[in-house]
Amino acid sequence: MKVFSKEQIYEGDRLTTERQEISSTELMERAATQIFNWMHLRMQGAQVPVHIFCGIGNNGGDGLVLARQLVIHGYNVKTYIVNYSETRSKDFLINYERIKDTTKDWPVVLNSAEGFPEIYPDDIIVDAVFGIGLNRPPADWVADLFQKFKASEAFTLSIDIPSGLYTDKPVEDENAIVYANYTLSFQSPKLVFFLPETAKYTIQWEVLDIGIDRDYLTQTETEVELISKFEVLPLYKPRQKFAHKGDFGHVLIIGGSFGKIGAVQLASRSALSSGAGLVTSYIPQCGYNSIQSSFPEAMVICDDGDKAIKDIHFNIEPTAIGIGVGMGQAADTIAAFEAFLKGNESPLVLDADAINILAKKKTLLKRLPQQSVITPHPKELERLIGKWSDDFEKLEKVKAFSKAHDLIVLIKGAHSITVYKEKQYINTTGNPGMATAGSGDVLTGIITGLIAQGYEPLAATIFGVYLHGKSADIALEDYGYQSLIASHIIETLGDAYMDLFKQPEPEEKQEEQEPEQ
Ligand SMILES: NC(=O)C1=CN([C@@H]2O[C@H](COP(=O)(O)OP(=O)(O)OC[C@H]3O[C@@H](n4cnc5c(N)ncnc54)[C@H](O)[C@@H]3O)[C@@H](O)[C@H]2O)[C@@H](O)CC1
Ligand SMILES: Nc1ncnc2c1ncn2[C@@H]1O[C@H](COP(=O)(O)OP(=O)(O)O)[C@@H](O)[C@H]1O
Ligand SMILES: [K+]
Repeated sequence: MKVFSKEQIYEGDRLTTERQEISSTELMERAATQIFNWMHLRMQGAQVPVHIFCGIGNNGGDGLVLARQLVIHGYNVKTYIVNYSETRSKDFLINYERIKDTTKDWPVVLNSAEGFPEIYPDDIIVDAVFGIGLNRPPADWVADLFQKFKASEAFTLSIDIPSGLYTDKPVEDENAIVYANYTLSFQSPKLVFFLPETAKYTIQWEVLDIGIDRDYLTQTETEVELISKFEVLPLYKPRQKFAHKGDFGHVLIIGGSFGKIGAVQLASRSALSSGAGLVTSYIPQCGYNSIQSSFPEAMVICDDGDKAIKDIHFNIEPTAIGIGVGMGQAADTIAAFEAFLKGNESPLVLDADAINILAKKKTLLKRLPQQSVITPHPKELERLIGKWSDDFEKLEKVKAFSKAHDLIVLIKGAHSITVYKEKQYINTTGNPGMATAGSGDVLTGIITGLIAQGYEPLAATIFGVYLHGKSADIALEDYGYQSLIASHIIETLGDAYMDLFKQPEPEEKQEEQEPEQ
């Protein structure tokens, strides 16, 4: 799914009104009616008090349309105007008049947090104060109002975006943002729903289709894409009947040191389980027995070093190499890594200590093959590109780094983001059970395994991250967050593949019904 920027959303709005020959007021009516339908379907006329807080721009206009429709349908609605500016939008004003014509219970105008009404935990708050038009911090009294929303513990539904969040800038004041239980976002999710510093402001979100011009939506390129099953299915390479193991490449996993041989075992097993034809583990001698006995499918090559790698040499021709897991940073290992890069021509996936060594010796970056994949967690990324002040700066720095070195950079985390030059691909699978030792090693193996099977490095990264998260989501059903361990993610990889071709469960009957008018 494309994630449109604020400018692209405004442009889509404008083009839609032009091409469909409708007014912006009609588009607002259409958009807010979708919100009304969503609520009506779930509330079925329930008389829960609904408090709708409207700003004075178009987000507020949406709130007023919603309020009018709820009033017409007999809901228990209280409407407030958060009067933060004199500059009211045209469609706000039109809908302000319309609601006055609909009910005698006119909106209460709030000019300070003083007039804040009593709201109980079982009530509902609709937040239509600011939308994507926020361009400076809200006034203090508006921030106070947002704090009162939170303190009320009422279910809070934000329209388009939690008020106080910018679409393209970091948070300035944590207290000046609405905490939404749910956000109904028009046409496109907003990037900030997925970034570590801002994802917390909406627990759940959903996109509502408001009929923006189809050609515009399909033809407009976005910098950011959300990756779910729909996006990875076209990447999948089916197997031919007469295929043999030579068709699926030979993975070499290089890493391990005394006490950290398991990392290589995990990466090697996951490479094979992802579909690679052959896997060789390259380790220091101390790991030979353990890896041979715990993972008989692997071939093993031992380094001359006993407890750490000191001279990487092998007489096989790997299709793809994953390097760095559990490798350590002993002086000999660093020298061996450097010498290896000089002679290497195979596609590379670099993780863990390979990244740490690159961070220490940046001149080695130029020795990486084009479109090598690096998979840092936040600390490793910081060592590589330096500190960032916020999520937006982090993305900018990673884009510049990817461009400068022609690398695919995976920013690991709750929503891992694959960055290649300007483009960013946000993953939607995975869960907090993955915050466990070795889960990153499994990912290194999966991506390397996919490259070995002929996937382009970028496709392998996007698909690999998706499969890794999906596999953990499936394993979660048996183990729960606490007991999920990295090996489980390998065991369910097959289910993650098969899930690609599962038909979605039919929606519940109630969901299919049109709302009663
Ligand atoms: N994207 C779409 O397709 C549609 C969007 N609509 C709504 O329109 C919204 C955007 O509306 P607007 O552009 O009017 O913007 P907002 O309603 O988000 O903000 C209102 C105005 O307040 C001013 N402002 C910004 N920050 C302020 C601050 N801190 N203190 C005081 N004033 C401030 C700005 O001039 C801004 O235009 C969307 O979020 C969405 O809810 C819908 O009405 C119709 C369709
Ligand atoms: N809260 C979370 N939600 C989803 N995925 C997560 C979460 N925490 C960690 N992960 C994923 O788990 C993996 C952890 O990798 P890493 O930190 O390198 O672990 P290790 O070094 O132990 O192997 C990454 O793919 C990351 O995206
Ligand atoms: K809002």
